[in-house]
Amino acid sequence: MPHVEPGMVVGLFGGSFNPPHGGHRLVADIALRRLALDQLWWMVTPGNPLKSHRALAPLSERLALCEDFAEDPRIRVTAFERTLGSTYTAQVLAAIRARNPKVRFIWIMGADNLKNFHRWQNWEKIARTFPIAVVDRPGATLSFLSSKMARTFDYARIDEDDAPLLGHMAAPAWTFLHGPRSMLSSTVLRRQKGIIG
Ligand SMILES: Nc1ncnc2c1ncn2[C@@H]1O[C@H](COP(=O)(O)OP(=O)(O)OP(=O)(O)O)[C@@H](O)[C@H]1O
Ligand SMILES: O=C(O)c1ccc[n+]([C@@H]2O[C@H](COP(=O)([O-])O)[C@@H](O)[C@H]2O)c1
Repeated sequence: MPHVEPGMVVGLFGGSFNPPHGGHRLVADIALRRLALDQLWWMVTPGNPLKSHRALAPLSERLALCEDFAEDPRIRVTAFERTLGSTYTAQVLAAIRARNPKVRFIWIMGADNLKNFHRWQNWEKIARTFPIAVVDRPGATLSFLSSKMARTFDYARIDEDDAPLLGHMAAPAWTFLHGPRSMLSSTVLRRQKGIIG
C-alpha cells in the first residue's frame, strides 16, 4: 500500500484496466482536479468479482501498462489487492481504512459502475463508510437518477460544485461529476486486437 500522510485526501480508483486507456486517464485527471486530491491510488485488481476472467491479461502486464498512463506525480499505480486475499471492494476498503485511520479516502468509479453498484458485496456499507465520486461515462449519464444506489442515497448526494469538499465529509456523501467524456473502453480495445471475452 502506498505511503500517505495523515490528513491527506486520497482517491481510490479501482479497476480491471484490461487494458488501460485514455478514458481511465481522463477519470484520473478529473478526480485529481475536481476532488482536490493529494494522491490518487490507481488500484489494479487481480479480477473484478462480477466479471469473467477468461480474457483477463496477467496482473503484471496490466500494472505495467497502467504505469505508462500515470504521468502525474500524485498518481500511485498499485496492485496491493493481490496480497489482501480478497477482491471485494468492501473488504479492500476495510483493509485500507484499518491501515490508514487518519487519511481521508474517496472511492472513484465511472458511471457504468454506478448502474450496477447495488450488485456489489456490501454495497450499502461501502456507501455508508466512504465518500464516493462518480465520473460521467457515455451510455451511463442517467445512472445518477435511475440506479438503485442513487435512489437509496439520494439524500446524501452533494452538488458537484462542492466536490472539493467531498473528502472532508462524513459518509454517506457522494457526487456525480459531469464534464468531458470519453467513448473509450477496454472491451473495444480488446476486440480491435481480436481478443474475445
Ligand atoms: N471511458 C470511460 N469514462 C468514464 N469512466 C470510465 C471509462 N472507462 C472506464 N471507466 C471507469 O474506470 C474504472 C475501471 O474501468 P475498467 O477497467 O473496467 O474499464 P472498461 O473500459 O470499463 O473495461 P471493460 O470494457 O473491459 O468493461 C471503472 O470505474 C469504470 O467505470
Ligand atoms: O466488491 C464487489 O462486489 C465488486 C463488484 C464489481 C466491481 N468491483 C470493483 O470495482 C472496480 C471497477 O471494476 P471494473 O472491472 O469495472 O474496472 C474494481 O476495483 C473492482 O474490483 C467490486
